[in-house]
Amino acid sequence: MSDKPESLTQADESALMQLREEIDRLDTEILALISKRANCAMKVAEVKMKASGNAGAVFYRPEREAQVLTSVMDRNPGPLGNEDMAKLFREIMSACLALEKPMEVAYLGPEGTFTQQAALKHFGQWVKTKPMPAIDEVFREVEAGACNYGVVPVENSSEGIVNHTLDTFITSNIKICGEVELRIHHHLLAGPNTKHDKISRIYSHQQSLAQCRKWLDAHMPHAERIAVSSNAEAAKRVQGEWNSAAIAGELAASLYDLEIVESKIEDSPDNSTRFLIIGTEQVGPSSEDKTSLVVSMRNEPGALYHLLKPFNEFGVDMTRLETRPSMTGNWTYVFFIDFAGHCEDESAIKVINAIRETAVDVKVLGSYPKGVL
Ligand SMILES: C=C(O[C@@H]1C=C(C(=O)O)C=C[C@H]1O)C(=O)O
Repeated sequence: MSDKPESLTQADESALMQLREEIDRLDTEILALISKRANCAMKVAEVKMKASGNAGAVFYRPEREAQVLTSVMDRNPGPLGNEDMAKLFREIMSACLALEKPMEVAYLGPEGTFTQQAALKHFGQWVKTKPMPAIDEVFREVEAGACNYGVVPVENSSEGIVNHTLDTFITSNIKICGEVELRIHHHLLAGPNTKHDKISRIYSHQQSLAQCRKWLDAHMPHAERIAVSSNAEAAKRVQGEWNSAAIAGELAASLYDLEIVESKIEDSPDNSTRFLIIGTEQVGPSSEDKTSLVVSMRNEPGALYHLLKPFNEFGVDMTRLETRPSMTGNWTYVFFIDFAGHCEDESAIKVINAIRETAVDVKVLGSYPKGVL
């Protein structure tokens, strides 16, 4: 059978050539427009530096980036899908921001974790990402100014809240300046020495083993399940081992050169994890925002009523309420609250002031754009 592409007629050849000439003309225009846009971004950086007296200018503006991406999706004429078009603009903005100031972003490592994937999804490929061994180390890296921003996991759709992240906010002054959600696909990965029918050990993070429990029970009931600190750690470990496999994501497979033996083995079809972007600056309003608070209340009758009443009274939509034991003493609790809107909104100010009247302490963790991508 000929391995040449099917031979085209003279007319087809001519049509193909004309279309490619049109694409070349369009690429020339796109090249010029992206370059003009990049020059514009550099002038924006000059304005930011002048406005801040050249010291501590804030170049990354999540509220503005959310507006750009939302506008792109609203105006997208097709045929590319809205999310695909937004991802293209995500990378253009990432390159423009890097011209203003190269960003370094800390994340829960090691390399290849879903948190790294989330960081690259949110900031684009132009940021430098730095793996940290633990969630509180990500906070410390940002507090110390060693990195501009951080990315930490906060909630998984099947496993619930990541308590370590919430607990770290209680004692930290770091702000939340964004959020990003990642569809979590777990794959069974193996190194070159592993015979797929001889796999006797499977490594992964405890949460990932739990999220694939039914698949493992059905397909590999006799393989030993070994929990390690992260999925990427699992992938790194099986590189050199034989007859073992890891459950991890696509990024880990490519980083550690592992074969995807079985893909998408998670039990829940819409398994996803929400990550928070942390930084030192409060974010301005974007018109599609949410605000996160941590409130400590006296352990007395009616405490929860006084906490919830202002939201109803001032018409603010509370979207999340989590309770955590406080670090200060037994049987006292703190409440993590998310609500729709920005903390500078008039109604939000009224709610926060009303809560302050009965709470022991109220800390605004941050207002930030709702995740767009
Ligand atoms: C250009 C700006 O700087 C950055 C780059 C942006 C972009 O490329 O559109 C948007 C927001 C900022 O993160 C700006 O603040 O407008």
